[in-house]
Amino acid sequence: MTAIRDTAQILTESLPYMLKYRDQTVVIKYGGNAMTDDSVKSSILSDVLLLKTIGIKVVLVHGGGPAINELLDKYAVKSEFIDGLRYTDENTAHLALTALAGKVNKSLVQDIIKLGGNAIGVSGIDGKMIEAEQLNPKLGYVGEITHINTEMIDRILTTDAIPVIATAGIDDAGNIYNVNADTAASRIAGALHAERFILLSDVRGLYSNFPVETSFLHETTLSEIDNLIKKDKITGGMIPKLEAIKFAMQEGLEQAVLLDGRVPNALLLELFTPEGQGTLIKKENLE
Ligand SMILES: Nc1ncnc2c1ncn2[C@@H]1O[C@H](COP(=O)(O)OP(=O)(O)O)[C@@H](O)[C@H]1O
Ligand SMILES: CC(=O)N[C@@H](CCC(=O)OP(=O)(O)O)C(=O)O
Repeated sequence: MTAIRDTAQILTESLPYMLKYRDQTVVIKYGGNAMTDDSVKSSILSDVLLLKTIGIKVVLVHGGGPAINELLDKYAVKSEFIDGLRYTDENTAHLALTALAGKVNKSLVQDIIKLGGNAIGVSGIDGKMIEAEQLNPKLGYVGEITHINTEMIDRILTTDAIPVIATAGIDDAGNIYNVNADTAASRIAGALHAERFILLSDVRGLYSNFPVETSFLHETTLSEIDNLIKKDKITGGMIPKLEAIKFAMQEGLEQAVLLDGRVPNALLLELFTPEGQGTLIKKENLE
Protein backbone atom coordinates (compact mmCIF):
# COMPACT_ATOMS: atom_id res chain seq x y z
CA MET A 1 0.00 0.00 0.00
CA THR A 2 2.80 2.41 0.93
CA ALA A 3 4.51 1.80 -2.41
CA ILE A 4 1.31 2.63 -4.28
CA ARG A 5 0.87 5.78 -2.17
CA ASP A 6 4.48 6.78 -2.91
CA THR A 7 3.84 6.31 -6.61
CA ALA A 8 0.70 8.44 -6.42
CA GLN A 9 2.63 11.14 -4.55
CA ILE A 10 5.42 11.16 -7.14
CA LEU A 11 2.89 11.52 -9.93
CA THR A 12 1.13 14.37 -8.12
CA GLU A 13 4.39 16.19 -7.44
CA SER A 14 5.39 15.95 -11.10
CA LEU A 15 2.10 17.49 -12.28
CA PRO A 16 3.28 21.15 -12.19
CA TYR A 17 6.30 20.23 -14.31
CA MET A 18 4.17 18.27 -16.77
CA LEU A 19 1.92 21.31 -17.13
CA LYS A 20 4.95 23.59 -17.49
CA TYR A 21 6.32 21.64 -20.45
CA ARG A 22 3.03 20.66 -22.12
CA ASP A 23 2.93 22.10 -25.66
CA GLN A 24 6.56 23.26 -25.26
CA THR A 25 9.42 22.12 -27.47
CA VAL A 26 12.10 19.94 -25.90
CA VAL A 27 15.08 18.99 -28.08
CA ILE A 28 17.12 15.99 -26.99
CA LYS A 29 20.55 15.18 -28.39
CA TYR A 30 21.39 11.52 -28.14
CA GLY A 31 24.71 10.15 -29.25
CA GLY A 32 28.17 8.99 -28.36
CA ASN A 33 28.69 6.26 -25.85
CA ALA A 34 25.19 6.52 -24.33
CA MET A 35 24.03 4.86 -27.59
CA THR A 36 25.92 1.62 -27.48
CA ASP A 37 24.13 -0.02 -24.52
CA ASP A 38 20.71 -1.51 -25.40
CA SER A 39 19.17 -1.12 -21.93
CA VAL A 40 20.29 2.53 -21.77
CA LYS A 41 18.82 3.09 -25.24
CA SER A 42 15.52 1.50 -24.28
CA SER A 43 15.25 3.58 -21.06
CA ILE A 44 15.96 6.80 -22.97
CA LEU A 45 13.45 6.03 -25.71
CA SER A 46 10.69 5.10 -23.27
CA ASP A 47 11.24 8.43 -21.47
CA VAL A 48 11.13 10.24 -24.83
CA LEU A 49 7.87 8.48 -25.64
CA LEU A 50 6.40 9.41 -22.27
CA LEU A 51 7.26 13.07 -22.90
CA LYS A 52 5.50 12.91 -26.26
CA THR A 53 2.50 11.15 -24.73
CA ILE A 54 1.90 13.94 -22.18
CA GLY A 55 1.89 16.58 -24.92
CA ILE A 56 5.49 17.79 -25.05
CA LYS A 57 6.80 18.59 -28.55
CA VAL A 58 9.82 16.35 -28.28
CA VAL A 59 12.46 16.31 -31.03
CA LEU A 60 15.16 13.62 -30.98
CA VAL A 61 18.41 14.59 -32.71
CA HIS A 62 21.05 11.89 -32.83
CA GLY A 63 24.69 11.31 -33.66
CA GLY A 64 26.30 7.91 -33.78
CA GLY A 65 30.08 8.20 -33.89
CA PRO A 66 30.50 4.52 -32.88
CA ALA A 67 28.18 3.36 -35.75
CA ILE A 68 30.18 5.45 -38.25
CA ASN A 69 33.41 3.90 -36.95
CA GLU A 70 31.95 0.42 -37.34
CA LEU A 71 30.92 1.03 -40.97
CA LEU A 72 34.26 2.62 -41.86
CA ASP A 73 36.06 -0.37 -40.32
CA LYS A 74 33.91 -2.75 -42.34
CA TYR A 75 35.04 -1.06 -45.58
CA ALA A 76 38.60 -0.69 -44.23
CA VAL A 77 38.38 3.11 -44.52
CA LYS A 78 40.79 4.86 -42.16
CA SER A 79 39.61 7.93 -40.32
CA GLU A 80 41.18 10.48 -38.00
CA PHE A 81 39.89 13.28 -35.81
CA ILE A 82 41.30 16.80 -35.95
CA ASP A 83 40.27 18.94 -32.93
CA GLY A 84 37.30 16.66 -32.24
CA LEU A 85 36.05 16.59 -35.86
CA ARG A 86 36.43 13.62 -38.20
CA TYR A 87 38.42 14.30 -41.37
CA THR A 88 35.86 13.40 -44.01
CA ASP A 89 36.53 12.74 -47.70
CA GLU A 90 33.60 12.33 -50.11
CA ASN A 91 33.39 8.57 -49.58
CA THR A 92 33.48 8.96 -45.79
CA ALA A 93 30.70 11.58 -45.97
CA HIS A 94 28.49 9.06 -47.80
CA LEU A 95 29.36 6.25 -45.39
CA ALA A 96 28.64 8.54 -42.41
CA LEU A 97 25.24 9.36 -43.93
CA THR A 98 24.58 5.65 -44.49
CA ALA A 99 25.44 4.80 -40.88
CA LEU A 100 23.49 7.68 -39.32
CA ALA A 101 20.46 8.00 -41.62
CA GLY A 102 20.27 4.28 -42.34
CA LYS A 103 21.29 2.15 -39.41
CA VAL A 104 21.05 4.44 -36.38
CA ASN A 105 18.04 6.53 -37.44
CA LYS A 106 15.92 3.59 -38.51
CA SER A 107 16.75 1.53 -35.44
CA LEU A 108 15.61 4.44 -33.22
CA VAL A 109 12.35 4.71 -35.21
CA GLN A 110 11.91 0.93 -34.98
CA ASP A 111 12.49 0.92 -31.21
CA ILE A 112 10.04 3.79 -30.58
CA ILE A 113 7.38 1.94 -32.57
CA LYS A 114 8.19 -1.27 -30.65
CA LEU A 115 7.59 0.63 -27.39
CA GLY A 116 4.10 1.53 -28.62
CA GLY A 117 4.80 4.99 -30.01
CA ASN A 118 5.29 6.44 -33.47
CA ALA A 119 8.27 8.16 -35.05
CA ILE A 120 9.35 9.65 -38.36
CA GLY A 121 13.07 9.46 -39.10
CA VAL A 122 14.63 12.02 -41.43
CA SER A 123 18.16 13.14 -42.14
CA GLY A 124 19.40 16.70 -42.30
CA ILE A 125 19.67 16.47 -46.09
CA ASP A 126 15.93 15.75 -46.48
CA GLY A 127 14.05 18.90 -47.40
CA LYS A 128 17.40 20.74 -47.00
CA MET A 129 16.74 20.74 -43.25
CA ILE A 130 20.41 21.27 -42.44
CA GLU A 131 22.07 23.58 -44.99
CA ALA A 132 25.84 23.54 -44.80
CA GLU A 133 29.06 24.61 -46.48
CA GLN A 134 32.63 23.44 -46.15
CA LEU A 135 34.00 24.37 -42.71
CA ASN A 136 37.69 24.09 -43.52
CA PRO A 137 39.39 22.54 -46.59
CA LYS A 138 41.69 20.67 -44.17
CA LEU A 139 38.66 18.72 -42.92
CA GLY A 140 37.23 17.83 -46.36
CA TYR A 141 33.48 17.34 -46.31
CA VAL A 142 32.91 18.49 -42.73
CA GLY A 143 30.08 20.99 -42.81
CA GLU A 144 29.56 24.32 -41.16
CA ILE A 145 25.83 24.82 -40.74
CA THR A 146 24.58 27.90 -42.57
CA HIS A 147 20.84 27.51 -42.01
CA ILE A 148 18.28 25.25 -40.35
CA ASN A 149 14.91 24.83 -42.07
CA THR A 150 12.45 23.93 -39.33
CA GLU A 151 9.38 23.54 -41.52
CA MET A 152 9.53 19.74 -41.79
CA ILE A 153 10.13 19.34 -38.04
CA ASP A 154 7.16 21.63 -37.32
CA ARG A 155 5.00 19.53 -39.64
CA ILE A 156 6.00 16.24 -38.02
CA LEU A 157 5.28 17.79 -34.61
CA THR A 158 1.64 18.25 -35.63
CA THR A 159 1.30 14.43 -36.00
CA ASP A 160 1.45 11.67 -33.41
CA ALA A 161 5.03 10.88 -34.46
CA ILE A 162 8.30 11.90 -32.81
CA PRO A 163 10.74 13.51 -35.28
CA VAL A 164 14.03 11.60 -35.19
CA ILE A 165 16.77 13.53 -36.95
CA ALA A 166 20.06 12.18 -38.30
CA THR A 167 22.60 14.96 -38.53
CA ALA A 168 24.01 15.44 -42.04
CA GLY A 169 24.17 18.64 -44.07
CA ILE A 170 23.76 19.51 -47.74
CA ASP A 171 24.51 22.48 -49.99
CA ASP A 172 22.71 23.70 -53.12
CA ALA A 173 25.13 21.78 -55.34
CA GLY A 174 24.06 18.57 -53.58
CA ASN A 175 27.33 18.06 -51.69
CA ILE A 176 26.79 16.06 -48.51
CA TYR A 177 28.57 17.15 -45.34
CA ASN A 178 29.38 15.36 -42.13
CA VAL A 179 28.39 17.66 -39.27
CA ASN A 180 29.10 17.26 -35.59
CA ALA A 181 25.87 16.06 -33.98
CA ASP A 182 26.18 18.31 -30.89
CA THR A 183 26.55 21.34 -33.15
CA ALA A 184 23.60 20.33 -35.32
CA ALA A 185 21.37 19.61 -32.31
CA SER A 186 22.26 22.95 -30.69
CA ARG A 187 21.44 24.81 -33.90
CA ILE A 188 18.14 22.92 -34.27
CA ALA A 189 17.22 23.72 -30.65
CA GLY A 190 18.04 27.39 -31.28
CA ALA A 191 16.05 27.53 -34.51
CA LEU A 192 13.04 25.90 -32.83
CA HIS A 193 13.31 28.27 -29.81
CA ALA A 194 13.20 25.16 -27.64
CA GLU A 195 12.06 25.54 -24.04
CA ARG A 196 14.63 22.91 -23.05
CA PHE A 197 17.67 21.52 -24.85
CA ILE A 198 19.15 18.40 -23.27
CA LEU A 199 22.41 16.79 -24.35
CA LEU A 200 22.64 13.18 -23.23
CA SER A 201 26.14 11.91 -22.74
CA ASP A 202 28.09 9.44 -20.62
CA VAL A 203 29.05 11.89 -17.90
CA ARG A 204 26.93 13.35 -15.06
CA GLY A 205 27.36 16.89 -16.40
CA LEU A 206 30.03 19.54 -16.05
CA TYR A 207 32.70 19.57 -13.35
CA SER A 208 34.90 22.51 -12.41
CA ASN A 209 37.63 20.00 -11.60
CA PHE A 210 36.83 16.84 -13.56
CA PRO A 211 36.46 14.10 -12.32
CA VAL A 212 36.34 15.24 -8.67
CA GLU A 213 32.75 14.50 -7.65
CA THR A 214 32.48 17.45 -5.24
CA SER A 215 33.28 19.83 -8.12
CA PHE A 216 30.07 18.89 -9.96
CA LEU A 217 28.22 21.99 -11.20
CA HIS A 218 24.41 21.90 -10.92
CA GLU A 219 24.23 25.21 -12.74
CA THR A 220 26.70 27.36 -14.64
CA THR A 221 26.98 30.23 -17.12
CA LEU A 222 28.85 30.82 -20.38
CA SER A 223 31.36 33.15 -18.70
CA GLU A 224 32.13 30.61 -15.97
CA ILE A 225 32.64 28.00 -18.72
CA ASP A 226 35.03 30.33 -20.58
CA ASN A 227 37.07 30.68 -17.38
CA LEU A 228 37.21 26.92 -16.86
CA ILE A 229 38.34 26.37 -20.46
CA LYS A 230 41.08 29.00 -20.03
CA LYS A 231 42.25 27.15 -16.91
CA ASP A 232 42.29 23.81 -18.84
CA LYS A 233 39.57 22.43 -16.54
CA ILE A 234 37.46 21.36 -19.51
CA THR A 235 39.00 19.13 -22.16
CA GLY A 236 38.31 16.55 -24.89
CA GLY A 237 34.83 15.97 -26.31
CA MET A 238 33.31 18.40 -23.78
CA ILE A 239 34.81 21.41 -25.57
CA PRO A 240 32.97 21.07 -28.94
CA LYS A 241 29.78 20.36 -26.95
CA LEU A 242 30.10 23.62 -25.04
CA GLU A 243 31.16 25.59 -28.11
CA ALA A 244 28.06 24.35 -29.92
CA ILE A 245 25.87 25.45 -27.00
CA LYS A 246 27.58 28.85 -26.85
CA PHE A 247 27.06 29.47 -30.55
CA ALA A 248 23.38 28.51 -30.37
CA MET A 249 22.91 30.77 -27.33
CA GLN A 250 24.30 33.70 -29.31
CA GLU A 251 21.55 32.91 -31.81
CA GLY A 252 18.77 32.84 -29.22
CA LEU A 253 18.88 29.52 -27.32
CA GLU A 254 18.20 30.38 -23.66
CA GLN A 255 19.61 27.38 -21.84
CA ALA A 256 20.95 23.85 -22.21
CA VAL A 257 21.32 20.85 -19.90
CA LEU A 258 24.14 18.30 -19.91
CA LEU A 259 22.72 15.03 -18.64
CA ASP A 260 23.99 11.49 -18.02
CA GLY A 261 22.00 9.24 -20.35
CA ARG A 262 23.17 6.12 -18.48
CA VAL A 263 21.08 6.99 -15.41
CA PRO A 264 17.72 5.19 -15.66
CA ASN A 265 14.91 7.66 -16.42
CA ALA A 266 17.38 10.57 -16.46
CA LEU A 267 15.09 12.64 -18.71
CA LEU A 268 12.06 12.28 -16.43
CA LEU A 269 14.11 13.09 -13.33
CA GLU A 270 15.61 16.13 -15.03
CA LEU A 271 12.34 17.57 -16.28
CA PHE A 272 9.88 16.54 -13.57
CA THR A 273 11.75 17.04 -10.29
CA PRO A 274 12.75 20.34 -8.67
CA GLU A 275 16.44 19.44 -8.28
CA GLY A 276 17.12 18.32 -11.84
CA GLN A 277 19.94 15.86 -12.44
CA GLY A 278 22.45 17.33 -14.84
CA THR A 279 24.20 20.68 -15.32
CA LEU A 280 21.97 23.58 -16.35
CA ILE A 281 23.86 26.05 -18.55
CA LYS A 282 22.47 29.57 -18.73
CA LYS A 283 23.65 32.52 -20.79
CA GLU A 284 24.46 34.60 -17.74
CA ASN A 285 23.71 34.58 -14.04
CA LEU A 286 20.72 36.88 -13.73
CA GLU A 287 20.82 37.22 -9.93
N1 LIG B 1 35.14 19.52 -16.91
C1 LIG B 1 34.57 18.43 -17.43
N2 LIG B 1 33.38 18.01 -16.98
C2 LIG B 1 32.79 16.90 -17.50
N3 LIG B 1 33.34 16.12 -18.49
C3 LIG B 1 34.54 16.50 -18.98
C4 LIG B 1 35.21 17.66 -18.47
N4 LIG B 1 36.38 17.79 -19.16
C5 LIG B 1 36.42 16.76 -20.02
N5 LIG B 1 35.35 15.97 -19.94
C6 LIG B 1 35.12 14.76 -20.77
O1 LIG B 1 34.12 15.00 -21.76
C7 LIG B 1 33.45 13.75 -22.03
C8 LIG B 1 32.13 13.98 -22.75
O2 LIG B 1 32.36 14.25 -24.11
P1 LIG B 1 32.18 13.09 -25.23
O3 LIG B 1 32.84 11.82 -24.77
O4 LIG B 1 32.60 13.66 -26.52
O5 LIG B 1 30.61 12.89 -25.20
P2 LIG B 1 29.64 11.99 -26.13
O6 LIG B 1 29.01 11.02 -25.17
O7 LIG B 1 28.64 12.94 -26.70
O8 LIG B 1 30.50 11.33 -27.17
C9 LIG B 1 33.33 13.15 -20.65
O9 LIG B 1 33.13 11.75 -20.70
C10 LIG B 1 34.66 13.54 -19.98
O10 LIG B 1 35.62 12.54 -20.14
C1 LIG C 1 32.39 16.05 -38.20
C2 LIG C 1 32.20 14.92 -37.23
O1 LIG C 1 33.11 14.62 -36.46
N1 LIG C 1 31.03 14.28 -37.25
C3 LIG C 1 30.69 13.19 -36.38
C4 LIG C 1 29.20 12.94 -36.59
C5 LIG C 1 28.58 11.97 -35.60
C6 LIG C 1 28.52 12.52 -34.18
O2 LIG C 1 28.79 13.67 -33.89
O3 LIG C 1 28.08 11.58 -33.31
P1 LIG C 1 28.20 11.57 -31.71
O4 LIG C 1 27.20 12.54 -31.19
O5 LIG C 1 27.85 10.16 -31.41
O6 LIG C 1 29.63 11.93 -31.34
C7 LIG C 1 31.51 11.92 -36.71
O7 LIG C 1 31.89 11.73 -37.85
O8 LIG C 1 31.73 11.12 -35.76
